[in-house]
Amino acid sequence: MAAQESLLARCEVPIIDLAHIGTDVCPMKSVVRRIGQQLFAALSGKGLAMLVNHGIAEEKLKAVYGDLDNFCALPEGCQAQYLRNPASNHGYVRPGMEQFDITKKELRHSFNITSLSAAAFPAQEEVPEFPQHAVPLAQEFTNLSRVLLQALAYALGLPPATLLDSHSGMLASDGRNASTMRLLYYPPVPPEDEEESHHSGHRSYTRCGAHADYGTFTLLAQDSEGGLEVKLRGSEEWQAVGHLPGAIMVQTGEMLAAWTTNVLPALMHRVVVPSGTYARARGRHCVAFFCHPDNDAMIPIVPPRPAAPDAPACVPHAHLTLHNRLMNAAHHLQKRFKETYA
Ligand SMILES: O=C(O)CCC(=O)C(=O)O
Ligand SMILES: [Fe+2]
Repeated sequence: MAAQESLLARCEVPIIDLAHIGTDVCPMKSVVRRIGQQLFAALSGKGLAMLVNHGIAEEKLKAVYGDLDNFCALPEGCQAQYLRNPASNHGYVRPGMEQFDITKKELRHSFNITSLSAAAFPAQEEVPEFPQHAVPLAQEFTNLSRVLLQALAYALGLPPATLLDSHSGMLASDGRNASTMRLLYYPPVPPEDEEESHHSGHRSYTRCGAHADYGTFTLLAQDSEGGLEVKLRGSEEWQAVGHLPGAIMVQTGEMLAAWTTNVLPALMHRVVVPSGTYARARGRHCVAFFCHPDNDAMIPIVPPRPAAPDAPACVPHAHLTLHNRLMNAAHHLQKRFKETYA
């Protein structure tokens, strides 16, 4: 792929600088406001942004990429002890266990982390230091999400703590919030796929089929291998995102789209196998942090258009879990899991 073929190369991805904010739980108000405005503009216009100076060190990502490699190298019988538990969504997802595109084989290993208790991780002798690397990283992603939730609340005209309060259980390991840190490894693509595509024009493998994420937003840290494509708002065209070293991407999820009546639409995305024999022979790693509301959250629905100057910024809290199946966070998620997990 020529460099100018990606959205980043064409300067079409908003870049938001989080310097001066770190991942503090109580960041500076003026910085939060500025970030809120930038985030709103990016997510309403494109559905994504790149966060830079976010404070999450590259070495910490590399450490968990290595842990997942070590896990994937374990014998199948050993991996089987840690398979995903459908009730908690925690655990290892083998290639083929979760499919977004049923017409292709999705070559993807995931390790979903929804509990930070040491017992939820592979034993020390199987993958040394897995929880020592993953737990602090998950806490950093949680803190970064909290900053963004405060910024978004500001941009949506909600009282500052509204979204923080409705996401209070992120990775609290008590089952009341579905937020998940997912480690992903896409192995090299078998050479026969290339041959098949020469003969029939059809590829039987992909890395991740098209979908939008289910929660509030997703934070995505990727290595430099590429392959992530998105459909920008109002366009049916798949476009490569490209790579910005060190940046973490933020993208809108379906819950946020529902609460904002699509003012912040969910971003459709997929991961394709790269063209070129060398690129296809390499694996790809990334970490996705899915920020979800608490299962029993009361989320205000933000109206589609800016309200009149004297009108309240949002309608009063709606109790989504009891009265609105469409926007019930827990039901919505279970429905999606049923559609994608074998
Ligand atoms: O690997 C990626 O870049 C995206 C993964 C993804 O979209 C997902 O797991 O929901
Ligand atoms: Fe996704």
